[in-house]
Amino acid sequence: MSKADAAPSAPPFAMTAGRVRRDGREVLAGVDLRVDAGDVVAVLGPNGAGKSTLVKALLGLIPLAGGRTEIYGTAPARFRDWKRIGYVPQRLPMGGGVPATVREVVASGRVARRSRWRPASAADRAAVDAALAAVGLAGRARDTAHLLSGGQQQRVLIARALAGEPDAFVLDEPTAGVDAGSQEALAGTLGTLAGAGRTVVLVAHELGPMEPLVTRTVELAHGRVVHDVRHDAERTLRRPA
Ligand SMILES: Nc1ncnc2c1ncn2[C@@H]1O[C@H](COP(=O)(O)OP(=O)(O)OP(=O)(O)O)[C@@H](O)[C@H]1O
Repeated sequence: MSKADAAPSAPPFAMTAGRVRRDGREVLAGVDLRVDAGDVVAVLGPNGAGKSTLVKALLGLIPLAGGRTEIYGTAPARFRDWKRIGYVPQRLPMGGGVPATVREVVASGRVARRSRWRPASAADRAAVDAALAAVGLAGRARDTAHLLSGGQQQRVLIARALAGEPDAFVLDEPTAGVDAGSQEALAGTLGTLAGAGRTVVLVAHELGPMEPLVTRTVELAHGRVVHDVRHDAERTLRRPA
């Protein structure tokens, strides 16, 4: 058991009456959402429902106009333990600048764990190797990341989050426009994480092969939670949250 596990257990994410405004419009209109350790939550809903806004607000990447949100019991602005969080954004923000290799991008996921003055340790290298293998990209480590297909770039981003060995993963539409092979690879990776008791928050339009792994679905419409349903392990029983 890690030191973090032994600490009084604040949930990974807890938002109370969260509101976000964009261009004068309320795109999150009072969301209450508590994500418990070990939850595998799918955030569903139509285009523009506020799914990406919700996960960015949970991470403190977008400020709240009202309400509050906490990461492991701490407001995002004061939260320091970022190594506990792995975030997989919708797209790889690359293009300009010096082209990075797949390995370099994945290794960047170790930064929050690295001692500032030390070069990469054997543990860092092993974590990067394991993350590359988990997403099936061990053979592409030296390739230029931004020249890969969309699905493979998505795998690079997932490997970057895995390399940091976080407790909680937040993935924003990891399957959008991704080939079937990469979707299966992602489902396999999520299955391993869920089996290890990690927390996963996943924005999706369609769950596809990830469906059996999801323990809870939260559906948004017009910036509000309209359904919040927990599923048991065998998915034979459904009950309102
Ligand atoms: N940077 C921004 N500036 C202004 N409005 C924005 C911005 N980003 C999102 N919005 C608006 O906020 C609303 C919610 O967007 P959000 O991206 O959270 O929805 P979503 O459910 O993730 O949609 P999608 O499934 O299309 O990704 C939309 O109406 C969108 O137009």
